[in-house]
Amino acid sequence: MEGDHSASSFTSAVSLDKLGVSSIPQRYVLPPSQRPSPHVPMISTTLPIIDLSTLWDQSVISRTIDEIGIACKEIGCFQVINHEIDQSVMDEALEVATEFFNLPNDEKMRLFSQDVHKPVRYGTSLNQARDEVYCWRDFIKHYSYPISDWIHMWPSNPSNYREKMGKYVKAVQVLQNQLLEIIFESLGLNRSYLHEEINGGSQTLAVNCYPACPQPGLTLGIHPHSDYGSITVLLQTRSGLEIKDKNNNWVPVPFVEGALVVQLGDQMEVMSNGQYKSVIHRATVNGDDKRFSIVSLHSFAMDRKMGPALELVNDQHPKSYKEFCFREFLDFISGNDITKGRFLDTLKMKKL
Ligand SMILES: O=C(O)CCC(=O)C(=O)O
Ligand SMILES: [Fe+2]
Repeated sequence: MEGDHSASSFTSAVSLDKLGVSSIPQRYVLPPSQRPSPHVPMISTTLPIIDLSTLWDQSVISRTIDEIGIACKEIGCFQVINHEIDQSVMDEALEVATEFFNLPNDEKMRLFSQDVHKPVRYGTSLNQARDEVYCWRDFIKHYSYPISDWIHMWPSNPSNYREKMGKYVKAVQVLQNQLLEIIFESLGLNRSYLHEEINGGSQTLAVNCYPACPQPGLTLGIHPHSDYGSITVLLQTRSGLEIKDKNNNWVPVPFVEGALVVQLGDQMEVMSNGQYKSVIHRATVNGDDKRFSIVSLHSFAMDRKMGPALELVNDQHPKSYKEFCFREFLDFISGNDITKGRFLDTLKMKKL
């Protein structure tokens, strides 16, 4: 049944790809206005590639921090290279991700859930507006920090999933701390700003598999959204990610071997009192091969209310967002009310 999302009737995008369907089921077909652009868009925005090894060189460090600040202000997204996560750690995480999605359906379905509060869940996704349009994507999502609290719940098949994915998760945790320090510094805040909220924060890993799609022009792998947290670190195997720039154009994020994509989330926009923007993004799919992404979503403490940094609120920059905590976000997205729009929009304070 088309609109039935119960486990027994669930057909994942990966299963449809394995079946070799030549057209996609109606529930994946988007209205024309929401489909990906049929032609390569004019690139009006260039996404910076930041070499993090420059942070060790005192003579260039301030230039790098400025570059990151500009990217956060203008786009809310940049790529990083020389980030000190070994290529082998990234490759092995992608290998176990691939093996997981290759498992028989029944095996994966043991982790199936549509409950966003579940710490580990496998599934497909409906669009952000919670209507009946699916995305051409399968995913496994799991809480990942503190790792010792959650790792025993992660997939046990393939047998080295926990070990390999665990290595990546720990490495990306270190990188996220480093990136947050630089981002705070670029805002003129202390490097150790929000230290406690970061230590008491959360990390969720979304491991996404976008199978080859027979009609990539009609659907998307993930619908437009911004991430809710502080920052997101994304590892991809080929291009497909697109971000919305200031002029409302969709800009493809090029695949750069060894690079990681950093995206700002809603918590960062709120914390910076709107100086930095959370980036709206989506994933397109393609006709020739699978694409994987491993997306590490970081957020400040779950139950602590977060608002704009006092240091960034003044007469010229009045407070423009309400405080919120991560739990409110979860409640928001598990509700079905599509009239509320994006979570961040509900936090914006109207100018008097
Ligand atoms: O796979 C991608 O490129 C985007 C995934 C994403 O936005 C997410 O998981 O939040
Ligand atoms: Fe995202």
